[in-house]
Amino acid sequence: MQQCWLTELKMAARAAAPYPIGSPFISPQPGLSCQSKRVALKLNPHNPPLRGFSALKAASGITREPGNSFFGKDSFAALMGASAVPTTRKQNRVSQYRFNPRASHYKVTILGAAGGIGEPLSLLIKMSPLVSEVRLYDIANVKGITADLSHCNTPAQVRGFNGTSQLADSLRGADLVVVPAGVPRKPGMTRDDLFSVNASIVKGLIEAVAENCPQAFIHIISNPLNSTVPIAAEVMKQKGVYDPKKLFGVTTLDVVRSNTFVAQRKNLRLIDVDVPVVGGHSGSTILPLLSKTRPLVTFTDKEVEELTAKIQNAGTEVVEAKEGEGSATLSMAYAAARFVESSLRAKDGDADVYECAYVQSNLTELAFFASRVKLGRKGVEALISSDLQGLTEYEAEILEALKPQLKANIEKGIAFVQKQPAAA
Ligand SMILES: NC(=O)C1=CN([C@@H]2O[C@H](COP(=O)(O)OP(=O)(O)OC[C@H]3O[C@@H](n4cnc5c(N)ncnc54)[C@H](O)[C@@H]3O)[C@@H](O)[C@H]2O)C=CC1
Ligand SMILES: O=C([O-])CC(=O)C(=O)O
Repeated sequence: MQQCWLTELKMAARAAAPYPIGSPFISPQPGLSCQSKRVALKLNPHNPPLRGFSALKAASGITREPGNSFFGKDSFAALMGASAVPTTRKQNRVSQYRFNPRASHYKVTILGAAGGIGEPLSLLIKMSPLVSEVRLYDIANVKGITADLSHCNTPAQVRGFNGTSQLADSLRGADLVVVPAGVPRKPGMTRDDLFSVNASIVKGLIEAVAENCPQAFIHIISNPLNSTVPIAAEVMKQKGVYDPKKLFGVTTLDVVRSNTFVAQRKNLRLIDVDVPVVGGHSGSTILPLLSKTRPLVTFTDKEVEELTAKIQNAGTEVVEAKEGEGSATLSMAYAAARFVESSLRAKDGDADVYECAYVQSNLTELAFFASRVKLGRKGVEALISSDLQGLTEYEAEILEALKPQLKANIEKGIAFVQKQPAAA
């Protein structure tokens, strides 16, 4: 079975709960940032046998036990992206992947770490046993967040980097860079309205990525995503280091929302629901393929229209509810953490990782398109084309209708970079 850090966290919570940290039963050993939980476990007959817990103690051979997940079985599977695999295959499949905590050495840099998304995302990434170092970069002060986060006794080291003079240091040697830097929407704005500010921010940051860690996976969150990903691609091309397999626009939140809304509407278990979402990431360019929902569910035409509109407008719903205080942050951090975890698992050798993402694509005539992708050690291994076959009339119509807007968004991003001289 696959492994999951959430399981270990739940186990840690259970194991540590009866005894305060630092009690004689779980006193730290020199050189370990954690405690011997075997002792605590022996004292608690309700705990399952633990072969290791990476968040408290480096160990090997952890077995994933979804039922014991920190967040509960369903949340655990959702965060793992387990539902991204068709249910029939999933049920019959035993993954060969064995997570080895001793081999967890990935360095993850978050650009925009002090923001509404960056801060909770930093916490979630700090919780991953696949991560050895989480680097927090922002132009705003990150010292406090760095100190705060560094007190969590999970293995990843925390390092803070402030201001442009420290940007290169935050990136050197990074395996994965997440970019949630930039301004969020206020009520009445479209995502495209953010272009004037965020295009330059993303361009500048990706120039630094190209110079310091061109081999890293890049996860762009900053809006307007339809344009910021082409911007990033163009910058990498100008620098001669573009690898389309490693550049991702994070659309996981669209999948997370679709799964949640469909499960609620059809009274299904969240763990079972997987809705591929294709297209782009703004209003009508977001196309949830409800006909491809797993497990097989039948929707009335009215349900399809209502659910599609709800998914397309979910970001705006949050923006309006926050009344000028920004856009989705917690659900976005959750979704981004899932995508980071999936990417690192794929990097680590799990050969069975699928996620939706906005990537360079040849599935349609558009240069960038969100679809399900198979992730591997080197990034995108395959684009899953089957989701686009056998669409309903309604989905096919939306797909055709979204193309001109998405094309314009892509071209706007490319033109933005091309019209400016390449940075030295
Ligand atoms: N892809 C998606 O599904 C979603 C994307 N977003 C987008 O994510 C972005 C960030 O949203 P929030 O975290 O809520 O905004 P925020 O304003 O709370 O945080 C943004 C952070 O970026 C930092 N920043 C600005 N310029 C920077 C630079 N040049 N280098 C480093 N850091 C810089 C700011 O100091 C701030 O800490 C927005 O563009 C938003 O639209 C938000 C939700 C979902
Ligand atoms: O709506 C926004 O501005 C933020 C976003 O992309 C989302 O929540 O999907």
